[in-house]
Amino acid sequence: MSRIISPSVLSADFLHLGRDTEMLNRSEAEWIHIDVMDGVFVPNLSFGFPVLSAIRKVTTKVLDTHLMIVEPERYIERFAKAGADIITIHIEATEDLPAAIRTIKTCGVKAGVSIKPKTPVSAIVPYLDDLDLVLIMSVEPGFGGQSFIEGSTEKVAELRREIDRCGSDTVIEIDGGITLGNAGEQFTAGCDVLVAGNTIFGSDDPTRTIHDLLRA
Ligand SMILES: O=C(CO)[C@@H](O)[C@H](O)COP(=O)(O)O
Ligand SMILES: [Fe+2]
Repeated sequence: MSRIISPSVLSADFLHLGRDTEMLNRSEAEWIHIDVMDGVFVPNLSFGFPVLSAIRKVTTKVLDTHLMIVEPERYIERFAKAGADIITIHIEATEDLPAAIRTIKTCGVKAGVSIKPKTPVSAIVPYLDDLDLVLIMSVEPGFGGQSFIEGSTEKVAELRREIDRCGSDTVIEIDGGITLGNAGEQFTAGCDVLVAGNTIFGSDDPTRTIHDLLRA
């Protein structure tokens, strides 16, 4: 198990994205979380390939790309070409999950699958052997700055037990409403990667907040 922080640039200052990325480059964050929304899978729009490739040009951090879009298989290759290191799609957004996972891997990118708060951990278990990462959503996807949904930590613990039982090295990531107050219990439950947007970019000292989240 590892401890990684993946700051979500959805909460960054888009007018100063270069400055915010430089701050992340100097921080202890190993990953950068890129939230892509299509206005169909979620009731919001964010950004796509141009923003991802612009960030790629100025960072060597792992670009952790979270696709909240329907029919993600249509765009996987373009996100890989734009510089994603990990592509995570939603189990609820595709009709052929095994084919989508194969497409991600064929592009030479690590494959992740996310489950929404109401989707049980059992839905993802049959695919664990093929997955580099499972992302547990701890808010309804679509917006930053929401409150953590109680019960999400138990989903992390359940997934940790399943991963240990089948001996896979799939990484567990949690996303949504992560604060300095609940970060520690995610690591204790077996989570490897914490996504945080508002907690980092809304703080007076984002670099310090990343440091503190890692040690929560
Ligand atoms: O995927 C999403 C939202 O759909 C997240 O990645 C958010 O961007 C996390 O933001 P905070 O809840 O940490 O502010
Ligand atoms: Fe996300």
